[in-house]
Amino acid sequence: MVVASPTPIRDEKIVSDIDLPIIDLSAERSTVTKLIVQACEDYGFFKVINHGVTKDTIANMEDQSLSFFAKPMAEKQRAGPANPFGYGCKNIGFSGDMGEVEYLLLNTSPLTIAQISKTISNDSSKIFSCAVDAYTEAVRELACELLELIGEGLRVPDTSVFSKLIRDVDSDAVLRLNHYPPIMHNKDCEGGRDTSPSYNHSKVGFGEHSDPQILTILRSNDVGGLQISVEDGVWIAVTPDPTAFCVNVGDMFQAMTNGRFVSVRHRALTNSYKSRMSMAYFCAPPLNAKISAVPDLVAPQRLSLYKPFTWAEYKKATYSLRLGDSRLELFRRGDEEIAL
Ligand SMILES: C=C1C[C@]23C[C@@]1(O)CC[C@H]2[C@@]12CC[C@H](O)[C@@](C)(C(=O)O1)[C@H]2[C@@H]3C(=O)O
Ligand SMILES: O=C(O)CCC(=O)C(=O)O
Ligand SMILES: [Fe+2]
Repeated sequence: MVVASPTPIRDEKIVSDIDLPIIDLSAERSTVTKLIVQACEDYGFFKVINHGVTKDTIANMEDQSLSFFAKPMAEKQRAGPANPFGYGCKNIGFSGDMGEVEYLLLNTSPLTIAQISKTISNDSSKIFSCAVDAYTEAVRELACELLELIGEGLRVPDTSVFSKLIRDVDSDAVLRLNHYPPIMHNKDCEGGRDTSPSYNHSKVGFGEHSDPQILTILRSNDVGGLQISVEDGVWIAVTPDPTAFCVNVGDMFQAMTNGRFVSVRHRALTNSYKSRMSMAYFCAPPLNAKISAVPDLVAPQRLSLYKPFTWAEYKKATYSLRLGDSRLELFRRGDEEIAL
């Protein structure tokens, strides 16, 4: 196994706060469709308010997540190791990536949830599985709504071309619960002993990456840490808002929109004093789904930017690479190939 060599990141360019586009789903539909498409093109990230996921559904999921991470390590490890599903602490994926994070990665089929819930809690496994089922169902509905709005905004003939992939019973959606414990950056360690990745008073919880799936629906508590990369070496902090969902374009969406939408690289840093908790729902197609650009988004006399592939092929490539590697590049066509 390759072990990640921690790179100090103290010399990066300014990190400032950004107000991501805020999409109000209660606004007039044609306005919403335009604003979402614009946000996916300009930032690859946006926030959603008036999203229809009830406070109770979110609070129940968050309570269950909090109680799980508050358990003694030996109990949490009963749900591990993450292979890729299950409980993981500091190790991310199979290629030696590390971060100051503990997490629970869940395949969202109710049967799998029921099974893993038993390893999470003997006495209240049903409460845990009900909270996860209710949350994933509500967030999937929100994702479908967003994907349909995007289909309309892009004016593609079949506006359900994206949403039908995640409505499919065999959709490969994943739920990730992340907990970043508070970590004080110890100045005394600057002589070289403390080599773990850090930025000012923070450490890297979840290193730089793009999300492989179609769309990610992320919700966090009120502790910041999420940063997005607008250009190489420039990071912008996203202000946390527990009442909103932060949505981002994944690699699949970049491929299906022929590069019109961007799957932006992002990372999460720890806070020195407070725990960050985030819950990410990754909307993915079924394993055998063929991913290719929607024909209307490819210019006449050109081939699509990426070669067609199945989600299973892409996932396999993802797991064979490091967290920060650019996976979509493996499927990119050469410039000479694109012009017919
Ligand atoms: C190092 C890795 C962890 C990851 C799979 C990978 O090989 C590269 C992508 C990583 C990522 C990032 C977004 C999601 O959190 C995730 C579940 C995913 O689908 O791709 C993780 C993977 C993981 O933690 O298993
Ligand atoms: O915790 C966060 O805010 C980001 C997590 C993330 O990017 C991921 O789980 O893929
Ligand atoms: Fe991510």
